[in-house]
Amino acid sequence: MLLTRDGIKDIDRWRHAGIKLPNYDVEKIAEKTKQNPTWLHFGAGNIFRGFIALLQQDLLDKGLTETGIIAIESYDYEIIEKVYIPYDNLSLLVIMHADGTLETEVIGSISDKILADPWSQDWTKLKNIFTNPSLQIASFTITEKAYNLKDFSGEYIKEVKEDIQKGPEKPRNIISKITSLVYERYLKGKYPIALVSLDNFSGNGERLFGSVKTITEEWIKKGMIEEKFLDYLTNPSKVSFPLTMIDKIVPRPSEEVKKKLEGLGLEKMDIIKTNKNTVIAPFVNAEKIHYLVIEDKFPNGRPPLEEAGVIFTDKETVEKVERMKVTTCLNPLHTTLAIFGCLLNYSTIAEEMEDPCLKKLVEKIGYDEGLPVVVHPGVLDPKEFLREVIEIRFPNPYMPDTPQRIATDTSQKMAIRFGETIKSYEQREDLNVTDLKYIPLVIAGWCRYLMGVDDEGRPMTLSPDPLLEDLKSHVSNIKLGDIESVKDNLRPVLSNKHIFGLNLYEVGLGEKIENYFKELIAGPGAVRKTLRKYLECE
Ligand SMILES: NC(=O)c1ccc[n+]([C@@H]2O[C@H](COP(=O)([O-])OP(=O)(O)OC[C@H]3O[C@@H](n4cnc5c(N)ncnc54)[C@H](O)[C@@H]3O)[C@@H](O)[C@H]2O)c1
Ligand SMILES: O=P(O)(O)OC[C@@H](O)[C@@H](O)[C@H](O)[C@H](O)CO
Repeated sequence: MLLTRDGIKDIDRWRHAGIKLPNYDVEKIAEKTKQNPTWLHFGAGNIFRGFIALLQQDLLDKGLTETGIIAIESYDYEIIEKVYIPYDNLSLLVIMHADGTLETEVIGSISDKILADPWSQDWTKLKNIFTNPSLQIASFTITEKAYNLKDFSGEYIKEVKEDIQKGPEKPRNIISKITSLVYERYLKGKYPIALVSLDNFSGNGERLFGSVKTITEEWIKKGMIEEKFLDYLTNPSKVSFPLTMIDKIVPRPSEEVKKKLEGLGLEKMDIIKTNKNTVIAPFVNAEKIHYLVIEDKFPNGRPPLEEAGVIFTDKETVEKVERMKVTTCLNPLHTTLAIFGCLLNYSTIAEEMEDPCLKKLVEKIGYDEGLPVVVHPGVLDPKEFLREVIEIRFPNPYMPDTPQRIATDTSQKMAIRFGETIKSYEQREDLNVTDLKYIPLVIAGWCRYLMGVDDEGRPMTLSPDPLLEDLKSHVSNIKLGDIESVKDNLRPVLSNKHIFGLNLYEVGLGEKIENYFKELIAGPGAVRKTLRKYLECE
């Protein structure tokens, strides 16, 4: 069986293999989308295919909408070449249940794909869609680092600097591209639109707004665009930047799942790793459980996504629910498992949850240190959410999620995943920041991870991170088994406000982290020994 528009016409074969097909005519929907585009999504990666496209598929299946989503790739063009074009934009969603059963479904709601590349013919096509009054949403899953315009020294990064100099015609950076496209929409008719960040960090919509506004102001200063564009951009009835909380664990595609699909008779299910490190396949493996909470600010309307389970609410509620998930009840635990999983040579998150020390560590971080500073968001219960994460979602033995995936870009996540809780302890009069034990242990674990040597003293490959080389340089003089070599080497890292959102020495945690670190580097096996000591586990 081939995953193509022609291939899925052989309905009986797909049904016989137990694979659900779209309940609508994929080609007709693609045609209607061309006539009347409503939704563009930037970042054509795994979460988009495994979650966002599924929501629109649900509406299409129920006859509640008439158009699909157009996938836009602005960074890793190989994704389009290798997993969109050969499969006519179809993807195969594989839901991994905890009892080992797979639920498979062909996703047909991605109606087209476009490269956001000013040097390709697609750019004109993209501009035409962006200036179409029917367009309601441009959404984004482009990873957290894509929103950064400046480096840690406060300087614009090279490509942004060049975009600022050259103006909106041929931008290279994603934020300059978005700004340029929104400017085209303004010029064409000041039509309204919602720009929806679905990336995983606090205040995502506000950060997107801030970055687009910065590029706008720079171009206005240089007289490259009309000043009045700023009025349009900052008028929420014209351009909105809703806050969102997105939650579904979508691991990288796994070889085991690929084999199972081949066993069902599917052909050409190869997994690829692009030159830009995206690991992607014609299929997406994911968990069943998911949550999406969005601030209901859509000036040009939106599909009835509440019918697909999306919770629409006010800004304050999204802020609370997002803080609950990203700063306390899920992502900090994920990063904890990522760091110690790499050090202890685990290959899946589920296996780690069977390790009594690691399970206890995430319970301590979640229930004991995180929950006390969580504000109940109303729409979801934090304690129940945390229980579901620790007892059901992470231990699912069929989820092929790896510590290495989650360890990617950790430097970009520390401030949100741990810094926010530390700040809350600082601000609360009834809590003492120096009482924190386990969050500092994880930060020390991250420094130990950066040494690139596992707990047995063997070299280990570190996951990509934009600050990796700089971070490694700080620990390069530290030797496993030589506590004296620690000296002041960690100070530039632990005092870096850009990494943690605060200077860890100023809040009284720097020395504690250094002391944990010394225990973690005492020699081979010291990571395990330290966990046993502080968690009283076997
Ligand atoms: N996978 C998950 O479990 C999950 C869950 C919730 C939210 N998210 C959010 O979605 C993001 C993407 O996750 P994914 O699973 O799709 O990852 P992925 O590796 O499959 O895809 C990443 C996408 O981001 C794009 N990208 C990366 N760097 C970019 C840059 N500098 N400029 C523009 N685009 C860039 C890539 O081209 C690709 O389209 C995450 O970083 C997170 O914020 C992921
Ligand atoms: O996607 P990232 O790189 O921001 O973080 C890795 C994981 O923690 C994350 O993808 C989770 O799987 C997700 O946040 C679950 O909703």
